[in-house]
Amino acid sequence: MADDTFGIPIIDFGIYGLQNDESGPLNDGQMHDLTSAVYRACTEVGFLYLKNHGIDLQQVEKVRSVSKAFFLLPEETKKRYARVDGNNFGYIAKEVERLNPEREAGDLKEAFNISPNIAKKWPEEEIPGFKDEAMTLFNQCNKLSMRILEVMAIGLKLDRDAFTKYHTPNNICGTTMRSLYYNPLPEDFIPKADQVRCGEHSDYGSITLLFQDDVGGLEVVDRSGQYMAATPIDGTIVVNIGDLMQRWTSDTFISTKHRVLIPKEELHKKEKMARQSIAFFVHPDDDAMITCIDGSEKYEPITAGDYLQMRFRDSYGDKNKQSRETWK
Ligand SMILES: O=C(O)CCC(=O)C(=O)O
Ligand SMILES: [Fe+2]
Repeated sequence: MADDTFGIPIIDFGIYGLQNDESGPLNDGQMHDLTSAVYRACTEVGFLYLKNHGIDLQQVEKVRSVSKAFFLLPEETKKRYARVDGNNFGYIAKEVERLNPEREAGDLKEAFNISPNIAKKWPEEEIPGFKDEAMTLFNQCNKLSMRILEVMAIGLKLDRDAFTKYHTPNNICGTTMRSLYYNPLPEDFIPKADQVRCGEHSDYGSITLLFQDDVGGLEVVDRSGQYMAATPIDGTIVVNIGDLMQRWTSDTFISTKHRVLIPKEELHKKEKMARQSIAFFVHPDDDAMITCIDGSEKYEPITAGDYLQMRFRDSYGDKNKQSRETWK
């Protein structure tokens, strides 16, 4: 079922992919190979590649394309859509965030966060269709995420809806789709001393789906603490465990640090490439009480909303509080 590539398994989601909309959920026996492969990846690596997931890859391309059109707008136009503290929707300029606050230099990336159930201003005037294209993909990602959460629950020998019942449709939650743009570096560009595209971090929520393009750079830490390349694999989605899921499962599933470097070969190329990714951060409902699912009481119960706020406050308590803006 799962080929091991670069330590991160490739898992075939075919039997439960969105292309199987009509067939309905399979029984646990039919799902056995899939659930055990996902369980192994979540307990040993915290990352996996998913193939045959059924997300419309043309839709992913459409979202990349409208996003790129937005990122190519003048800076002063983009800033009209800037994300402000306390509202995670909107544009984040280059070098504003430092996902690893230990690094001095800001991340060389721009982003647009889409969190549909909070107040928002879409750039429809400049980029007609932005909202529809983004929301079409958002809804597909949400649906696939629920299936992945079911497979994870079955792998843990829990009720199939053990996680999904805390991710109810249209409820207030931190779920966010984030379009990322790492601009092509100017010729002879020399990054600041410790500058990267996206600093070392783990994600905050339940799970993340990540659509990479074919420009590499994503690295994931392995058990020995070495970063290894999570090379883009055509047609796959990278799925990883977030910190809240690690806590929820009493550290049975692991959330793993990752980063995006500027690939060395990129710096030597005359024609430098932009990297574009789309991340879909899944969070439980804000009012969902997250209690260790094995009954171990390893961590105190906390609502998903409070957990997110706590992570937000923590990030404001560090030495780089002014530049640390992420709230996933
Ligand atoms: O751009 C990427 O491929 C990774 C981005 C990421 O890890 C994040 O935004 O949390
Ligand atoms: Fe991440």
